[in-house]
Amino acid sequence: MKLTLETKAAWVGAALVVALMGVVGSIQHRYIARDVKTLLQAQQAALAESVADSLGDKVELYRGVLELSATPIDAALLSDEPRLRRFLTRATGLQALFEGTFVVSPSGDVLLSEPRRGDGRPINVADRDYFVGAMRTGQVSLSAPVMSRVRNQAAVLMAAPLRARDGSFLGVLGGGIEIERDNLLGRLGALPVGRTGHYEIVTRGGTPVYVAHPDRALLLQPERGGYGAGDIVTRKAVRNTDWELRAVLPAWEVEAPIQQAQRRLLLQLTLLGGAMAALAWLAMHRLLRPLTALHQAMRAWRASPDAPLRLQTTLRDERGDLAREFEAMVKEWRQRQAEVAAVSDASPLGLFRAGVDGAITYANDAYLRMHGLPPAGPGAPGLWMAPDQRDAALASWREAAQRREGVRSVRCVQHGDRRATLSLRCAPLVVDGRLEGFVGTVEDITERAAADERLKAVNAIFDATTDYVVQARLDGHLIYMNPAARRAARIGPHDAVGHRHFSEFHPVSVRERFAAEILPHVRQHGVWVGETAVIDGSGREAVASHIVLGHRGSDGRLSHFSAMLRDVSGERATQQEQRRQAATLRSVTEAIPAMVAAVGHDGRYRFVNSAFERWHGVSRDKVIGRTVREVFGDAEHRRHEAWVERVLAGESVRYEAGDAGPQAQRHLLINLVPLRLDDASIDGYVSVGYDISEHKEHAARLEALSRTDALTGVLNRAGLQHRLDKLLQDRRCGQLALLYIDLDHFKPVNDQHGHQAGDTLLRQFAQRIQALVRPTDSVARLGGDEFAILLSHLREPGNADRVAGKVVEAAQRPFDIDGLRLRVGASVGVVLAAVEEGARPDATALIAQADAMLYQAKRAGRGRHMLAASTWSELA
Ligand SMILES: Nc1nc2c(ncn2[C@@H]2O[C@H](COP(=O)(O)OP(=O)(O)OP(=O)(O)O)[C@@H](O)[C@H]2O)c(=O)[nH]1
Repeated sequence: MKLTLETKAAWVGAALVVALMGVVGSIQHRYIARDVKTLLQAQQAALAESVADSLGDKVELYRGVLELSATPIDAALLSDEPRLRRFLTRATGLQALFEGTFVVSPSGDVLLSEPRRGDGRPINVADRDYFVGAMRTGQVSLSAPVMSRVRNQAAVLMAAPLRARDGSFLGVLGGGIEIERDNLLGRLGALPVGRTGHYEIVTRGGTPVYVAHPDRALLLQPERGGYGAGDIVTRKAVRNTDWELRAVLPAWEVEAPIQQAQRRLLLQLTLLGGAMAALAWLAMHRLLRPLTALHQAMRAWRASPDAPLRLQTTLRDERGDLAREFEAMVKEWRQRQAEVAAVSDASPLGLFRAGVDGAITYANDAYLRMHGLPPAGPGAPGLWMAPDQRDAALASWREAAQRREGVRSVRCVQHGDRRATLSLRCAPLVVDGRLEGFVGTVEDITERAAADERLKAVNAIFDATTDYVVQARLDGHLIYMNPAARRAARIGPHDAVGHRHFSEFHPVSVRERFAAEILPHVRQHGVWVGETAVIDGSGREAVASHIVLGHRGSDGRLSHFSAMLRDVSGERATQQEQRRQAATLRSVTEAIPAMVAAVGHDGRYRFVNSAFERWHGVSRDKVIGRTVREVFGDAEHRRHEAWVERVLAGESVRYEAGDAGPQAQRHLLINLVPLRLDDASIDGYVSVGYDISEHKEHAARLEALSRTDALTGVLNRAGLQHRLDKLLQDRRCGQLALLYIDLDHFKPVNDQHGHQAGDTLLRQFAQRIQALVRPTDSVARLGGDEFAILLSHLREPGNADRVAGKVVEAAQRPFDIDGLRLRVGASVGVVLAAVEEGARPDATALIAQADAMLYQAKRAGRGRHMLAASTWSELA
C-alpha cells in the first residue's frame, strides 16, 4: 500500500510522541520504581526498627522485673518455701509478666515453681542455657525458645541470678514467657507488612529457628531462608535477646504499583500518540495541500508540457518558494527546450532519439530532410528505416548498449532521384543503470564520401604513379613525398621527411631559379609549368618535367606548395632520336624517285615528300593535316578508297593508277604499307608512288612485239591466241570464225627463188588477206606459210565462208617479186563458234578443228576452203 506523506507524517508524529513519552516514561518508571522501593524499604526499616525497639524494651522490662524480683530473695527466703511461694505469688510484676516462675538451687534443682507443677517430679536445670548463663554471667539470662507444653506456644525462660549479701550464688529466679503474649509480641506474628508481607523473628547463632512466624507450623523450626528476588527484607536485632526481627514484603507487592504506573503510562502514551497522529495527519494534510497541488501540476506538466501551470505561488513559506521555484524551473526548461529545439533544428546534423524498440520519438528537421521525410515529424515507429534494416540495426545497438558503447554505421537511403550516404552515430541512453533508449546523430556524408573516394583515387594515383609528387612548406621543408619520389631519393617508405629540404633534390641552378622565377610565378598565377633538373639518390641528374602548384590557406595567403616531377630524360633522348630519324627519313624520302606520303588512321596527311609535291603540283602546306578528299576531291578519293580500306585492315597492297594527277596519260604504281604501332594496331599507312608511265609504254611495246610476226607485221601465234582468248571471254563477241590458212606449193618458191623471195611473198600474202578483213578482225601468221584469220561479231556464218573463198582467191593471184610473177595457192580450214550465255567455246578445240578442216582441204586437193559442218552450238 502506498502511504501518503500525510499518513507518514501522522505516523512519524505519533511515533515521535510515543517514543518521546516512552523515553520519558521509561526514565520516570525507573526513578519511580527506585523511589518506591527506597521509600518502602525506608518505611519498612523504620517500622521494623520500631517494632524491634519495642520488643527490646519489653524484654528489658521483663529482665528488670525479674531482676528486681530476685533481689529480695536471699538464702533465708530460699529456705522458707512457703514464704518464698508467697513472695512469688504476691510479686505482682512477676505475676503480670510471666506465665510462671520458679526458683532453682545453685545445683540446678528446681526448688519450687509457681504455679505448681502437677507431677511433683524433681527437675534439675543445671544444664539449661538460661541457668548456665545466669550463673556464669551473674546477669539475667534468656533461654532459647522452646515450645510450651502447656499451651503449645513458643516460649522462653528468663533466669536472674540470686545472690547472697556476700555475693555468693544462691541459685536463680526463673520465669516463663510466652512469646506471643500480648505484652511481648502480642499479635506481631499476625501483623501484615504492607498488605501481604509479614514479620518474623529468627534466633541468631549457628542454627537459627523461627521464634515468631505467621505460619505457626514453622515456629521453632530451622530457618528456611529463600526469599524472592525482589522481596524487601528488613532485619533488625532485638536488644537484650539474640533474636533478629525481620519484616518481609513480597516482591510482587513491591512491583504492583510500579506495574500499575507502567500500564497507566502506556495507556496515556497510546492515547496521546493516537491523538498526536491524528493531529499530525490533519496538520500535514493541511500543510501539504499545496504540495499535492504542486504534484498534480507536475503530472499535468509532464502529460502536457506546454499547458499552463496552476500553482499556488502566493504562499509566503517554503511551499510558496517551492511552487515559485518550480514555476521558474518550468519556465527555464521551456526556454531551454525551445533553445534546444531551435539549435537542433538549425543543426546540419540529423539528431534523433529512439525508444528501446527502435521507434523514433524525436527527430530534428535535418534528420527528416536527410531521410526524405516531411517536416511534420516521424510519426509511426519504424518510419525511419525499413523493418529488415531496423532489426539488424537494433541488434547492433543493443549489443553496443550492453558494452556501454556507442555504435557507428553507414547506410544509404534513396528518396526520389537522390541516393544519399548517411553516417549514423548512436549511443545508448542509460538512466540509473537502465537502458531507456538511444540517441544519435546522422550526417549526410554523400559529398564527403565522394570526396574521400576522389581523394583515395588521387592518393592511389600518387602511390602508383612513377612521377614524383612532393609537398613542401614555404620554407622548403618537405611535408610529403610519394613512393616514387621516395624510391628515387632512396628514402624509406615510412621515413620522416619533415627535416629534408626540397633543394637537396635539385641542382643549384634550379634552386636559384625556384627563388627567382618559379615561386614568384606561383604566387601570382597559382601554378608554374616548366622543365628543370632533379638529382636522385645516386646523384644522377635528370631532366624533369616540373609542375608547381601553390596552396593557399583560409586567409588567402600561400601556405605550401605541391610539385609534380617526371623524369623526361628518356623522352628527351627519344625525341632527339626521333628527330634524327625523321631527318634521316626525310632525306631518304627526298632522295628516292618516288612520291612518299604518310597518312594517319584519320585519313589525314602527316607527311609528303618533295616528289609528291611536284607530281601533284601542291605544296605540302596545303596537304599536311588534310584528307585526300579535301586535297584532291571526291573522285580521287573514291579511286583509292578500296585500297585504303585494305591497308587500314593491315594488308600491304600494290596497285596501279593511271591518268592520275594533272599529268594525264601517266601511270603510277602505288604501294600502300600499313603503319603499325608497337601493339600491332594500325595507325595509318605509308603510300609510295612510282611513276611507271615510261615503263608501261615500254612494256606495251614489248608486248606488242611479242605478239607480232616480225616478217609480215601481222599477229604471230601468241598474238592470235591472245586475241582469241580475249574474244572468247567477251560476251559481246557474238559469233566468230577461225580460218586456218596454209599456202599451197610455197616450198618451191623458196627452193627456186630463194628464201628472200619466199619472205616477200609471205609479206605480200599477209597484206592481201589483211585487206580482206575489217580492222576489228585479226590476221596472224602462225609460222612458215601458215596464217590465220579471226573474224568476230559475224552477222551470219556465210560471211566466214565468203572470206575463206576470198583468201583462197587472193592466194591464187600471182605475186610480183623482184620482177617475177610467182604463183602459189592456199587451203583454208574454217571453224565457226558463238559466245553465248552459258556456252563459252574452248580455244584449243577451235584451233584443233580449224587445223583439222585445213588438213581436209589439203587432202581434198588444195586451193579450197573447208568449213566445219558443226553447228554453232556443237562447236561450243
Ligand atoms: N622464204 C621462206 N620460207 C619459209 C619460211 N618458213 C618456212 N619456209 C619454207 O616454207 C616451206 C613450207 O613447206 P611446205 O608447206 O611443205 O611446202 P609446200 O610446197 O607449200 O607444200 P604444200 O603445202 O603441201 O603445198 C618449207 O620449204 C620451208 O622451208 C620463211 O620464213 N621464209
